[in-house]
Amino acid sequence: MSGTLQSQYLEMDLLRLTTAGSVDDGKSTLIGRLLYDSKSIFEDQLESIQRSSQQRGEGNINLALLTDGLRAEREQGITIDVAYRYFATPKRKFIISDTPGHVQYTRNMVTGASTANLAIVLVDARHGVIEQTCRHASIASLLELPHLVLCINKMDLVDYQEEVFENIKKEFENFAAKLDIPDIHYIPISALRGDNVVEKSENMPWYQGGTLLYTLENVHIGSDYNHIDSRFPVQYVIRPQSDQYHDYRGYAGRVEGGIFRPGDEVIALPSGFSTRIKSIDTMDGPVEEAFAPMSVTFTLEDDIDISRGDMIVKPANQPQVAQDIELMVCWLNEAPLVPGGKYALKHTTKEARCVVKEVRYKLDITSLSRLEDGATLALNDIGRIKIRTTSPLFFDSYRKNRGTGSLILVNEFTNETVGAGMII
Ligand SMILES: Nc1nc2c(ncn2[C@@H]2O[C@H](COP(=O)(O)OP(=O)(O)OP(=O)(O)O)[C@@H](O)[C@H]2O)c(=O)[nH]1
Repeated sequence: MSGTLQSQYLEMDLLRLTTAGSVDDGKSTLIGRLLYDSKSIFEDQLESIQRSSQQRGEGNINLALLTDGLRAEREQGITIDVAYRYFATPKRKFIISDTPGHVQYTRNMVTGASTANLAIVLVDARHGVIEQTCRHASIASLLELPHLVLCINKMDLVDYQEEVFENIKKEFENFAAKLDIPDIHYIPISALRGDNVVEKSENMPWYQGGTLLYTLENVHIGSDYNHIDSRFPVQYVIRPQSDQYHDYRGYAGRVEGGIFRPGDEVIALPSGFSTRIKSIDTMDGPVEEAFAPMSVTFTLEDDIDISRGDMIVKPANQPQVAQDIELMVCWLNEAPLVPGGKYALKHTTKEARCVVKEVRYKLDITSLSRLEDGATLALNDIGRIKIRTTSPLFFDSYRKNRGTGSLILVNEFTNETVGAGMII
């Protein structure tokens, strides 16, 4: 395998995960434990945690300090409260998005989960499934996260009893039957003591499943991407100024679905002109195929007019094209969404403007049932709306493709992201 292909395959084996739980369920401790036991903490961080734990007179090192320290760093100047942490084991790379429990509104969870493959939802073994658990699972389902791991934490506080675990598992299974999450795992853990996080617990011999790290390393993510519907939103047109490359014209972007190969017949939207792919280039040289989520540059046989925001697709499999669009939107702003409201819109690499024609209904996020009082959407509300855009979008349903099926609404004056939408 060439160096490039190898690095792209590695790129695919990247698991993006998000953590959710209510205050004090132990998220920070769990992430700290995961990093510590999998030896993903850097020496200098470890020393500084040891020092502060000693200063606080704590016998063990306090793993929550690791996450909390990193949180404090990023709390300067970032409006949406989500931190991204990176770690790797020999098997896989991971990016964790983490949001603090006390301010864990839907907004944060949606932001953290929108690009994730997997959600870890934590419950406290003493409290079992609570409303927050249902809320988090519903959001994971709505965002079509393919994998969910329910970690039943603080098992040490319930004497590691199998019965406690089984009851919580059953309760969650009953609730999750209404949701749309294809792959759910249940793991009894103690984040504080390290049971079943990285090391298998000796305190729970009755549990035959994998540890959390084992599960994260082994969930099958290859089919989380759409490999059927070929979509390539153009991000940049590359035309080098130097004489050596004066003929070169490339279209750079990220593959959002399907597979492209040199020689493939393609058409450019919105123009509809067709041509063939001449080459697929990367930083490390040309490749023989490109699939989601690779970032590549296409060169084409013919010189057709393509600019940023256009989309390269296959003639036999085209996205929908429309200006009237229905979506589920999670509202992220203090100022409510109202019918008639005008917003800027970002969809793949395309920018447009839109007006909200109608708020059809609001969702009860705990049960995903419809609420009728849906004239406006307030901060953290999720509802179904209709918009009309100033120019046509090329899109798929979110269900089919999380990349070409999602968009964000932006306040044109403040540039704040005010809504995250999933096209129906
Ligand atoms: N006994 C026991 N205590 C735990 C366990 N996991 C976490 N704790 C304790 O629970 C408390 C809350 O843990 P945190 O990790 O700070 O909780 P959190 O969910 O991250 O809270 P936020 O940081 O506010 O989001 C701390 O006192 C932890 O030591 C566990 O497995 N067993």
